[in-house]
Order: sequence, then structure tokens, then C-alpha cells
Amino acid sequence: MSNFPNSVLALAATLERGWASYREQGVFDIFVEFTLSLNGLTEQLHRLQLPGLVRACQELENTALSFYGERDTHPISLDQAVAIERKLSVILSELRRHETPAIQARRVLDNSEGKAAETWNKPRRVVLVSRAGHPWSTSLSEQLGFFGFKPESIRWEEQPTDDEPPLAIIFIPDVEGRAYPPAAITAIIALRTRFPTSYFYCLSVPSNLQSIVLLQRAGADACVPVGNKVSDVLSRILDLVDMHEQEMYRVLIVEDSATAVAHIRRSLTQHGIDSKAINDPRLLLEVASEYRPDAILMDMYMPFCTGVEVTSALRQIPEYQSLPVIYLSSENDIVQQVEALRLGGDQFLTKPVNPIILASVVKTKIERYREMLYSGQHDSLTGLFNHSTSKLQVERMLNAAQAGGQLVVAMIDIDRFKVINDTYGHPVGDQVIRSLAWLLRGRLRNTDLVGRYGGEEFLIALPDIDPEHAVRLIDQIRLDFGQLPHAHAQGTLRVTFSCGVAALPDYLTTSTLIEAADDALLDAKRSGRNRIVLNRPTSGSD
Ligand SMILES: Nc1nc2c(ncn2[C@@H]2O[C@H](COP(=O)(O)OP(=O)(O)OP(=O)(O)O)[C@@H](O)[C@H]2O)c(=O)[nH]1
Repeated sequence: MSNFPNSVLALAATLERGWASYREQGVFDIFVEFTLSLNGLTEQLHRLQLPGLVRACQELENTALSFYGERDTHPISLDQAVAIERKLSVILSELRRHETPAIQARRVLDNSEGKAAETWNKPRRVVLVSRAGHPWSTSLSEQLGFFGFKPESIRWEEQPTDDEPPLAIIFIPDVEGRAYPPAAITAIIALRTRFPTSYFYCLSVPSNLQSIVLLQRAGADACVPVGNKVSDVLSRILDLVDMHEQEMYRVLIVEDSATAVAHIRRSLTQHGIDSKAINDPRLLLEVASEYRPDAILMDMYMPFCTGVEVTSALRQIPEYQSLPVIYLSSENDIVQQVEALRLGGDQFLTKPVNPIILASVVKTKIERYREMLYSGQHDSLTGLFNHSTSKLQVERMLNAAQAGGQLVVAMIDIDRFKVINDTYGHPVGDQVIRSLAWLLRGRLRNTDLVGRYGGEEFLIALPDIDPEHAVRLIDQIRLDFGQLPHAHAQGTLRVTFSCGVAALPDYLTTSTLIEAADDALLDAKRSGRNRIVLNRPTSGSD
């Protein structure tokens, strides 16, 4: 399990220990603890974008919850314990199996110059299953390969040779829109049994409940309806492995009671939520600007001032206007509670707070808050950072680069894009933009910035790499993009892009770096397009 973050390893170990001690003592409270840590593990896996493992954990959670009962129904029966144990051991052994770097979405960049190997987005294995080789299998395989996946095509009756669970299995029926025949269901069950944690897609499923239920029972996670195009399927798979790993939720607790803090932090940790506590509200702004919380748990009555006063002051500061604030108090007076909410709080929880309610309120508030932040910072067509956030990110990367550090900025623009729109229509143009976004996201490291700077223009920034190395890397992406077939009503078309590059220390500020990359892009366009130009000033810097 060494490649998982420590928090996942710790939760998995807690889960295993928790179950062992429940089996020994059969006590209800230990069973509750066990389900709590299971929920925490599910959250963590969700954040790591491991849908198969999430699914397995959710199934176990459902089974455990169905045996929850009351204090006097514990210990549960042997049959029930065995049912839990079977599911638990699948999860734990799958976690251990991921010792290989497969889950890390990293790829080792070519190491031809004897440089230390750098970790890049690793291609992920996707198994395509069809009976006698299907045109979709060939086309999906080709496209997946372009986006950095490792496709493997097999027949219904075959099994993949590699024991490592693939990221996804895609089952393709012979005939579109017909109920899956028994032989297909048998093949799905066999694959699902062997790879319980891979994400399982069944394509061209007729839109009737009977077919969908049958496939779900056999093990399908997603039934893709008839009529979906290859690009729709591809987009689902790319969404599945969105390389941007979610950061842990962060909660700042403002509470003067050390006992209450310990209690709250314990509940949050069990749900995979990070927290920090301060006992003096006067420290709030300083700590918040450094810790960047996703929510604040605010005690109502503290020695220096009340939680309501702090919250209404916080709401005066633009960057904290929509940060969720949840009050904690033993206040039972409804009028006081309503007033507290009117003055800027989002929710009121009465102490002592039930740990499950606390975690679920915190998670719901944070999810909404992050969604709101996400839509303000991302472009809806590609999911990439939008113009202003991309610039802000370059600024951050620049600040993070230590003296003598490296940062390469590149501006990419699709060639003759107007002609593509005019000839094939806007939807085809949109798909070309999305394809380039996917390709860049799949090929670059998690630490690199990929933003949509304008209509058909992308801004990327790569830290810790020298300009020549970055140019070679982007140039390879350029060559591969030029080979990518884009579907339109009459067939496929090929598209190219041009790119301009500038780097530290030739240019030292965000605006000069971007301008220099833009100038180089203009040179690339002027000198014939479909090329990359590095802006290297002959003397000095800006
Ligand atoms: N389909 C689609 N088109 C867009 C989008 N945003 C901008 N465009 C179009 O992109 C085209 C950009 O065209 P130009 O700036 O003239 O450049 P070009 O045709 O790519 O030519 P060169 O850059 O000189 O190679 C315009 O026709 C815009 O309408 C978008 O989100 N979707």
C-alpha cells in the first residue's frame, strides 16, 4: 500500500483493526466506529479518483448499515459477519495490490539523456471487450492510446493476461440497442468477479429498466445508452481519471474548549477531513489566510467575543463572503439561532453534536462551496482553469519557484480554427477544443498548469523543467495531436496547433512571461503554423 497517501493507509489499518476488535468483543459502539472509519476511507478513495474501490467500499457500507440495528442486536450473526468480512477482505487486498504505481496516474518520461527519471502521468489500462472485434473497439482503442491510456482489446470469452486491475472495462455488444445475450452476461460476471474494483461500462444498452437492472446485477457500474458516440464514451473515461486529485477538505475550528475541539477533530478525522483549531478568534484571519479552510466551525460563546460577531466581521472581507460558517452551541433558543443565521452563519448545530451529523453537515457545505469555487474558476467546455484563474496560477507558480528555480510558460493556439468551425460547424470545433484539453491534461504532470486562455488558445506552465526539455515534450504532444482523428459528419479531420514558449529567468514576471510566449506564438503562426517557437532574448531579460 506504499503508494497511497498516509491518510488512506491509516484509515485502512484502522478499519482492519476495528473489525478485528468488533469480532472479538461484539460491542455495538465498536461497530459504529467501524462504519465511521469505512465512510472515511470511502471519501478518501473518492478523492483519489478510484471509482472501483469507492464502489466496493460503498457496497460494504450498505451491507454494514443493513446490520446496524440497535445496541441489543449485537454481536451480529455469523452469516452477517462473514458477509462483511468477504467484502472487507476484497477491499483490503485491492488496496495492497495497488502497491504498484498504477493508481498514481504517473508516467515515466523518456530518460534518454541520462537525467533522473521524472514522474509523469502514467497511462492507465482500459480493457475493451467485444465478441469478434468491433469497429468501436478499434476506434476507442486508437483514441484512448492518443490520450495516454493503455488500451487492451479482448474477446468475450477471453480474460486479460495482466492480474493488475484495469482502470476501466468497456463491454461492447454485437448489436446496438438489443438486450445483452446470456453469453455476454456470463462474460461480464466473470470479468467483474476477477476485477471487483475496476470501473465497468456497458455500451449501447437499450433504455429499458429490465436490461439496466440485469447488467447492474452482473456488475456494470455504468450503462451507456444506445446512440452515444465514441467521443461520448471517451469523455466519460476521461472524466473518470480527471488527473486533478481533490485536496482534502479543510475545516478551521474556532473553539475555546479543548475537550470540544478533541471531540470534533476526532469525528472529522474519521471522515477523512483535515482540521485545525484555534481557541482565540482574534487569530482567525491570520490562520485562515494560511490554512485556506473550506468551512469554519464556530463556537457561539468565547471569552473575547461571540461567534456571531466574528462571523459578521468575516463577511465584510470579500474572500470570506461565501465561506461556510457552522455555529456550534448549546444554545436552544430558536430566536437566538435565527438571529445568528441572519448575521452570516450557514448552519446551527447544537452541542453535544452527533459525530455523524457533524461530518455530514460539514461535507455537504464544503461540497457546495467547492462546486461554487470550481464553476467560478473553470471553463465549462473543457473543465480547465479559465483565463483569469490560469493567470493567477502562473503567478502562484512563479512565487513558488525559489531563486534560481525553473518555470516554463507556453501559449498554444489551434491552427486555422475558424475554417474548422465554418466548414464542419461549431460542435465539431468544440470537440476539437476538448480533445486538445484532454490530451494536454493527460500528457502533462499533475503539477503542471493547463488552462483555457481564450477560445482556441491554451496557457500551460511547467515548473522544474528546463525550456529545451519542455519544448521537446510539448512538440511531441503537437505531433501526436496532428495525428488525432476528429470525427465529423462525413468522416474525420486532422488539426494542428502552434505554440510559443518563454521561461525563467529570461522573463521574470507573469505578464512578461505570457507576453513573451504570445510573441513566440505569433512567430510560429507567421512562419507557417504547426510548429513551436522558444522565445530566447539574445541579451538580458525584462
Ligand atoms: N467551436 C468553437 N469556436 C470557438 C470557440 N471560441 C472561439 N471560437 C472560434 O475560434 C475562431 C478563431 O479564429 P481566428 O482567431 O481567426 O484564428 P484561426 O482561424 O485559428 O487562425 P490562426 O490562429 O491564424 O491559425 C473564431 O472563429 C472563433 O469564433 C469555442 O468555444 N468553440
